[in-house]
Amino acid sequence: MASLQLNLKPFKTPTPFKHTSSSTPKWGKIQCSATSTKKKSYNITLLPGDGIGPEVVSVAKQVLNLTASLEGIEFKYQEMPVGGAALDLTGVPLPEETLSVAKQSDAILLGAIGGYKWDANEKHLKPETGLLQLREGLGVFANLRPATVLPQLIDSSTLKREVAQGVDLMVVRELTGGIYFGKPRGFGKNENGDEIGFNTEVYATYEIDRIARVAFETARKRRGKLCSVDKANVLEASILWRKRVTMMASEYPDVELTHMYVDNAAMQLIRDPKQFDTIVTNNIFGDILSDEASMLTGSIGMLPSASIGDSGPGLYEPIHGSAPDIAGQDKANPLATVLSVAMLLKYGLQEEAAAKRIENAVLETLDKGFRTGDLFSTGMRLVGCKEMGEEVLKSIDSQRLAAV
Ligand SMILES: NC(=O)C1=CN([C@@H]2O[C@H](COP(=O)(O)OP(=O)(O)OC[C@H]3O[C@@H](n4cnc5c(N)ncnc54)[C@H](O)[C@@H]3O)[C@@H](O)[C@H]2O)C=CC1
Ligand SMILES: CC(C)CC(=O)C(=O)O
Ligand SMILES: [Mg+2]
Repeated sequence: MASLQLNLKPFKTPTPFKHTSSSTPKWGKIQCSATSTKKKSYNITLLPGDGIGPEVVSVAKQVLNLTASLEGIEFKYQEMPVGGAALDLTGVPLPEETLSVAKQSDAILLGAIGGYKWDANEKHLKPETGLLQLREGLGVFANLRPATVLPQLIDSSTLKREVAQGVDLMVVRELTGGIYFGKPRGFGKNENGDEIGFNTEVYATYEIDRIARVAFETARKRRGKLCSVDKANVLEASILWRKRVTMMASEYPDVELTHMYVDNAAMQLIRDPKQFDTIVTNNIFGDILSDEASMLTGSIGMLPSASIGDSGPGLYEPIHGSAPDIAGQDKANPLATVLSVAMLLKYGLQEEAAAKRIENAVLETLDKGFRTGDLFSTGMRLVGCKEMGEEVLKSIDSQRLAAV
């Protein structure tokens, strides 16, 4: 069986990080060896959200439970409303209690947010605002989005086999700054009385430095290549971005740093994606480029992500949205969320063996030919979201039997 080349090694504490809280930084957490017989227990906040969110999170929870029973660990869950579900229930997309429970947990798993129902009123609170508030509230400024073309799915890639083969890249997206958060923002009128909508792309040096640090550390643990993507030919925020990333390069002589404009990067991802190892970029470019990168792998339903800060729990979520066009139809691919659980275990809880079990089970399920509609091709076995989940569970179970 081919191995899943995610290269998701947990971070070690990079010394220059500023720790703003007394809690242990995620990448500095040292797992005690199991000298006591007491079961390790973790509090997980589940935020299913909207659309296909509850469907994929339900599968992921079953995967967590079975993995826990095999690894001798325990998960305690608290399920909280967020997004449209929270808007309907409480009038706000991120209730205070949801954020407070999330902050106190060991890790957070999010499904997806948003949907047609809440799109109508352009000036009203949106479910997506809740997601931005959640990321900001948790301080998770670094969003890691690995895109790996699995041999099992090579023919599902949008690319020709020879271009897709061996693609294994990591997008390090800045997550709590830039145009999604910049002020001023809003609606108004211009001098001619025309209605305007406006947003601001703004980055401070500390925001660039901390994401650049994560990116250099990530690249160092991978193949040692970092491409910083910006639009420094027209945007001041990008000029500062490029300057600060370049300054940091002297601390990482083992990492080869290059720069690329985002329009070219979008094109190069399709032309020759194997040139990329680690990509670091701002919030909006990372959002867009990672959706593009997902199609190299076959489907957006395959891409997990980890959002981490310098303290507190991480937020783990598939990169896709709530997919209202297929919600409630048992058609969603749950594997991006299942692989997000693997990232949660590996990055958030340092439970490497548990994460490996899940990654192996995903590969085995694909090896057996099971495909949700987004990945289906002739000769494969078409399954829905629930059945895909059941097959992953069977594969996790069969690993146990093989080990006995
Ligand atoms: N992290 C989040 O919660 C995100 C939320 N959104 C929100 O989601 C809603 C829908 O946005 P879209 O632009 O349509 O993006 P989307 O990612 O929800 O869907 C885009 C396309 O991909 C398909 N797709 C997505 N995930 C899939 C999966 N797991 N399995 C199979 N097919 C899948 C959908 O059916 C759709 O055709 C919007 O309200 C948007 O704001 C969008 C992106 C991320
Ligand atoms: C609300 C959006 C910023 C969500 C999104 O598209 C993403 O994070 O990928
Ligand atoms: Mg997106």
